[in-house]
This record gives sequence, structure tokens and C-alpha cells, in this order.
Amino acid sequence: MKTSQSSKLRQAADTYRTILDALEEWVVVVDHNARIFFLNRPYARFLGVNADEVKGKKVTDVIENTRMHITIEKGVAERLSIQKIRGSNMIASRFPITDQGKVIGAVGTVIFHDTYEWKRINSHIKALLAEHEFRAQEKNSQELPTSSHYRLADIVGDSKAIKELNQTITQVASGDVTVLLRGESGTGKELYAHAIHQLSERADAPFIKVNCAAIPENLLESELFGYEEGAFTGAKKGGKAGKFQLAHGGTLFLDEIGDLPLSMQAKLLRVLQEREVEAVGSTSPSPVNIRLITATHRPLETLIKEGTFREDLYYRINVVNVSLPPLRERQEDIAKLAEHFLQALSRRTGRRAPKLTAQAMTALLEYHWPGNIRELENILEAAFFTARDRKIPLSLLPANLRDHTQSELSVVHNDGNVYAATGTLKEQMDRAEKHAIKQALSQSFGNRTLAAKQLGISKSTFYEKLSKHQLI
Ligand SMILES: Nc1ncnc2c1ncn2[C@@H]1O[C@H](COP(=O)(O)OP(=O)(O)OP(=O)(O)O)[C@@H](O)[C@H]1O
Repeated sequence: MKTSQSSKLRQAADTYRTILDALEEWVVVVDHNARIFFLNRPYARFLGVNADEVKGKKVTDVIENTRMHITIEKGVAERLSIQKIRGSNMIASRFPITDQGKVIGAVGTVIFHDTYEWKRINSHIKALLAEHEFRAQEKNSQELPTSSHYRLADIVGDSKAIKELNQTITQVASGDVTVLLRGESGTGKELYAHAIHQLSERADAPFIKVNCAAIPENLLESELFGYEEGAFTGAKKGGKAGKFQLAHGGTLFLDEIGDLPLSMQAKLLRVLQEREVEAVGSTSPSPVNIRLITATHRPLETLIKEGTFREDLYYRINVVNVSLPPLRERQEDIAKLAEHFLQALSRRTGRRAPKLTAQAMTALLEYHWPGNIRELENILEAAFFTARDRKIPLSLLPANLRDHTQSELSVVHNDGNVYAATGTLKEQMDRAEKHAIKQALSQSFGNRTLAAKQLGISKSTFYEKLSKHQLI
């Protein structure tokens, strides 16, 4: 009976050893005296010792820089700490083993055998997470638009810049010419891409948009060019068409082209030159007939100099270059755009549109709009829902916009309206001076030399005034 019990025990111990030896992780178990009770073979192999022979030896004599004895002493777990062994930085964890509250030993594991491996796995996990997030978003969003819903008539504005732009767009729309739309974020590049498609001979064919910055790098190729069944693990049955195939006969809009990784730039260039795409896992290319429109807010010429954007691709996509002016350069359009957005919100919600007070409108006109039309749209949406008595006073606009434009000549009352301030002539003149300096600074985007020049004063006087008004 005794013999059979001990043989069972040995069998069980052998089973556990076999399992622990099969792990990639390195495992060490010590007793309450910090003497090795168990060392798995992969760890022993790395340390250059015999797993059976080190049993009973002090862990500090066998493993360099170990802290297992400290885990025993303190009874506290240490997770994912760096431990240098034989010149490599390992990522190790240590846990006390307790029995009825007493520490009777400790178990230690080394999960990553050097920090390089850890970084590699870390970026692999990041890529997996990005892929997961992208797929979830794709699933949540309604069907991807395969047709364009804007027309030139939906573009609001009658500034000279917009009129010229609309004329250019009308001219280039037909004839399949490749267009590169440039402009700051929120200036309407996507809107214009839709309009070009709508005005082209391809208006009834699909309009497919791809945001090159939003797709994880490892998915870009299959998203753009599609894949065949069985091309990789997780590939859908029957394969999947890429954006190029979906846009066949229509327009492909590649937004944020400046963010396309170099490896994909080479592939895209090949497709544009050959006019055929090869799905991932396929051996035979298929012809594609698309009109290409691209957009970016990034300085492609600088990216070329820095080596992150291919010059040959730049020439391919930059056949006709259309620049969209920032909103601050077409202030004439602000009132019309504001009215347009408030009316659109009113139609959407069934609520009557509130009106901007004169002070609020002045603030909109004076602001420098770094986020352009999208920022205006967002600000008005927030104001629309908080407006009372069908009025949008200055106080309902965001603080950064108010601060930027808030005249030091005025005071905002609790009712949200602005009233002329009173005071001695000197006080009012000081406020006017401070206001002029702030205005000049914002118009020159913080460039003090330019601001001083604009005000017609020397740089040293400008600095004196900055310090007088506590603007530095
Ligand atoms: N002239 C315009 N008239 C009416 N709405 C406009 C106009 N220009 C832009 N918009 C609106 O402003 C928002 C931003 O425009 P859009 O997405 O086209 O900008 P974008 O330049 O492509 O921005 P990003 O570079 O950030 O992608 C959209 O809701 C769009 O409908």
C-alpha cells in the first residue's frame, strides 16, 4: 500500500515536471529557506546547470540577481520586474506560497527572456488590439458608404476663395484626372472629394473612401486589395474584396494619404502604374478601373525630404492639386456657415434654431479656427443644445474662443451679454492696448516679431508691453 502510494506520488510529480518543462516560461520554486525545490528544464538549460543537481542549493548561489529570498522574507509578490541574468534583461515575477498564513516557499517565473522579446510581444499585442478595435468599429458603423451624398450645391460659402475653388472643381471633375486635395484638418477636403465624384461621369458608380490613418498597418494591404480564401488565419470563407475592387468603375478616395506607411506606398504605386490589383493570397492580378482622389493635411514635400513619403508616388497622385483655404482666411463665409449648421440642427431635431447674438458672432469672426469648419460645426452644435430663449450669447461659446476674442474693452455680465466697460481714460486705454497686443499675437500665431511689426512698434517696446500686461 505504502509503495503504491509513493509510486502514485512520484507519478504525479513526474506529470507536473513534464508539464512545467514543456512551458516556454522559466519556473523556479524555493522552500522557506530559499533553497531550490524545483527548477524547470528550460530555465536550467539557460543557466547552464542540471535541474536535479541544483535541488536543495541556495537560490542566490544558482540564479544571478535573484530576489526569491526577499519574496520569502517579505511575503510580498513582485510582478513583471526586470532582472539581469547573464547579460540579458529578463522580465520576472515572484509570488510567495503560503499555508495558513505562513510563507512556506515561493514560485518565480521568467516570462520574457529579454526586453527585446518583451517589446516585440508588446507591439504584437498593440497591433492585435488595434485590429480588434478596427474590426469592432467597422462592425458598429453602418454599411460603408458606396455612394457619395454631397454635391457642389451643399458647399456653403460665397467668399472669393470658395467661388474660385468651386470653379476649379467643376473644371477638373470630368475626365478622370487624379486630384490631390490639400488643406488643414476640417477645411472640407472630404466634402470636395464627394463633390468631384458627383460632378464626374462616374457619379452613378461607387464612391469608396479609405482613411489611410485609421487602418492598422498590418490590415492595410488586405483592406485595400482584398484577400483570397485561406490567405491567412482568420481569413473569411470566400475571401474579401478590397476597396480597390469595390471602387471598380467609380472613385476611390484615399484620405490622409500622407499617413500611408512606406511599404504600402510601394504597393499602391504599383497598382496605380499597372492598373491591376492582386488580392493577398492570389496569384493572378485583376484589372481595376478607378478614378483616384487623395487628400492630406500633411506637408508631403517635407515628408519626401524626411524620407517618409515616396517622391514617385507624390508625382502620381499630384496631377491636379487643389488647396482648400483655412476658415480664418475666409471670414466672409462664417456667418453663412453658422446659419447653415444651425438650420441643419433644427431640421434634425425639430427644434427652432437659436440666433447668435452680435457679440457671439463677433467672437466667431475674430477667432483663428485651428480646427476650421469642423470646429465651427462642433461649437455650434454644443451651443444649439444649451441655448435658452432661442439665443446663443457669447457665454455659451467655449472659453478658449471667448478668451481669444474677448475684448479687454468689455465686460461679460451674468446674462451672457457683453457691455462696454467703464473706468478712467488711462484704464480704458490700457485695456485697449492689451487687447491690441493679444489680437496681433493671435493673428501672427504667436510670432512676436511679426506681431510687433504689425503693430508698428519695435521688438523691445513689444516685449516691454508684454511684460506690463503680464502676457509672458
Ligand atoms: N463649405 C462647406 N460647407 C458646408 N459644410 C462644410 C464645408 N466645408 C466643410 N464642411 C463640413 O465640415 C466638416 C469637416 O469637413 P471634412 O470632413 O470634409 O474636412 P476634411 O478637410 O476632410 O477634414 P480632415 O482632414 O480632418 O479629414 C464636415 O462635417 C463637412 O460637412
